[in-house]
Amino acid sequence: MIQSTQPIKTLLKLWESERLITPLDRHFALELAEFHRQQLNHHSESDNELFLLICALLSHQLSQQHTCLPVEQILLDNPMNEQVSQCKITCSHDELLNVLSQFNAIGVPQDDVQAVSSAPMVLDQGSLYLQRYYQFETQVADKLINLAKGEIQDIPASTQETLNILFPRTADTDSPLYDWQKIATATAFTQKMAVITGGPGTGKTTTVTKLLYLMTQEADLTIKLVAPTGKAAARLSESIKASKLRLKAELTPFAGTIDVQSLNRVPEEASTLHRLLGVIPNSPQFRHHKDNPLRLDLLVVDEASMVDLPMMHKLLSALPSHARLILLGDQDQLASVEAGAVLADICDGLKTDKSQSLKWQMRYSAPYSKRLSDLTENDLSGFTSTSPGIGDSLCMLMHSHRFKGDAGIGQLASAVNNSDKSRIMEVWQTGYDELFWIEHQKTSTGNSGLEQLMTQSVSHYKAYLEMANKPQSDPLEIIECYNQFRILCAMRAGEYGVDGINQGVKDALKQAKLISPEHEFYSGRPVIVQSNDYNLGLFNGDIGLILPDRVNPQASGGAPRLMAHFIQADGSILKVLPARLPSHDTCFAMTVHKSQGSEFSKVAMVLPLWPSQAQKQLLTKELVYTAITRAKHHFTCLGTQTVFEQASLQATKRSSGLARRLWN
Ligand SMILES: Nc1ncnc2c1ncn2[C@@H]1O[C@H](COP(=O)(O)OP(=O)(O)OP(=O)(O)O)[C@@H](O)[C@H]1O
Repeated sequence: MIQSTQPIKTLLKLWESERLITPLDRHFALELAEFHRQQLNHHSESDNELFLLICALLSHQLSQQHTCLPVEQILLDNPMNEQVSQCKITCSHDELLNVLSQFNAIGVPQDDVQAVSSAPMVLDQGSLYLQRYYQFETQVADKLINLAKGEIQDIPASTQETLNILFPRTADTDSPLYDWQKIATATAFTQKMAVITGGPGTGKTTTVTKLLYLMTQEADLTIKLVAPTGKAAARLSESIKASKLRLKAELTPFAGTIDVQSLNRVPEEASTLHRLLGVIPNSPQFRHHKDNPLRLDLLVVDEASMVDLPMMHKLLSALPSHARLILLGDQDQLASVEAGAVLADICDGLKTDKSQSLKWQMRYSAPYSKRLSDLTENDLSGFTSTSPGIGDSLCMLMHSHRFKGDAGIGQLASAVNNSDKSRIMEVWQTGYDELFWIEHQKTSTGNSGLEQLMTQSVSHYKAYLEMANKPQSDPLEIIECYNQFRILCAMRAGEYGVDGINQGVKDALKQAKLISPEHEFYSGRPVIVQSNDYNLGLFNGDIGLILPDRVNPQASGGAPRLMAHFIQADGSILKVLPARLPSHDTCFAMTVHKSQGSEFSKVAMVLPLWPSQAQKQLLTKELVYTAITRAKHHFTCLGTQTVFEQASLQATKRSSGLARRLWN
């Protein structure tokens, strides 16, 4: 069953030293194996060795943000993917599945419920789960499937007319044949759950604002708007406010026919998921859960691609049974930092095969497609499916109103998203004003590409630093000016990671006499918070600026008093003494991951020159796509053609059974 050069316990140490697994993986495996040994003393030594190896593989898989370990993906000849294999599983995948299902520490759903729920691991449909993740996945799937069954039949007779007013046919409508924003609104109005996805600027916020208007006309609902981070929540608030203003102007001519005033009831304030669920200090639990559900009728979650499986589980558990749910997000963006890829799994059933020109296609049940067609006056009969899964609750917006026509950023984002190598090259070679390429160029003194990026960064950051140095400047305006430009790195460590680039920019700005970084905190230093501090109201990913305090300009001793300034969700400034900041970093450059939910006028992305094997795994098309789509007007890339292409051709793969549970 298993052959190895040394006992697996010894190999685990070797693999840890070679960084093939983490210390946590090793300890986890040893602990579980111990449990297994105590439970079962009739297994052979070979079984024990196999069990230990499988536990280490599962833990390693979870630390790579997968939800489970598909057994057929285990490399039998070289399970740990070593340069020279030290161990081998000497049976077929089918035999291995059979052996694993016999272990008492691994429950199989065919067993009695008690046995499955008391086992530390579960083997389901060919994949091995840790009990906790199995529970998360199956419960999230059950909740979503139940919500998706909640079609709302009883709607006002005036809905069709109101939809026609909200979505008049214009030259700018999504496509000549279908108004997907109108269809998405009708979907969310007639379903208990709706998932509205689309790339940047496809009108998700515009659509949800119109939907909320439609809903608030009909009933007095408690509506909550949330996003995974403080920054994303602030942006959602801003977008809804702007969208309401646009809608008000559009609806005013119809004031005699519809109630424009009810637009005032559409909420604008958004909070973080954590705040909504109610954090309990020093506890992983929240105040709201299935036994103390949230008090709301409708929940809108923006940037849903950032919500990981455990968080989605907590959120759905706390949703009261009558409540409606709307998830908004971009299914093509980077998956959540923690385990799972919930939004991508929800959308998975809409994927078309590669031969079709569109990557996605709606999949409705025949009766619902008919209902939606009648309500929206769009013929959706071509999108019916005999196995619609949760398709009746989904809607994808495909036309970007931000990146119109042949704008370079939109073209590049779409070529990367489609992993279209020749199109990517074509877009770069077209010479769009909004796209700028800097090639890594090693010289005897350094890297001329990197130097060029530093020069560019100094010129972009100059404006906000000059404002920061003027006593009468408004902190809000300084922060907005700083937010015009951001450097995004693929990774944290190394010369081309956040650490190296931050240091480089700091040195360049010092040389240009724009900052005086003699002390840890200096005027103009941007900081990004790395952990949540609920007392201060600061959250992981919040970004602020160290600036002189305009209200109390002098500290004791006459030195200028510096404070960290953050823009809050309601647009006001939160001031915090630098010494009281939770763990934080400098933020001239940040990771692409942390930039999710934000956008900047100009973005410069840094790719490593010679990525290591481990770094190559992080360089995916989702990462590049996310970085490009953070830029509104200008995108620069420092990299090499090879690395850019390799990254754009590599899609993120997260093992999970959620898509199968939702769609089969
Ligand atoms: N149907 C439409 N016709 C014309 N312009 C539109 C339409 N829908 C949206 N827009 C415009 O496109 C821009 C982006 O819209 P919106 O903010 O709703 O998109 P989004 O998908 O929420 O974007 P993001 O991904 O950045 O959050 C806005 O300026 C909006 O006015």
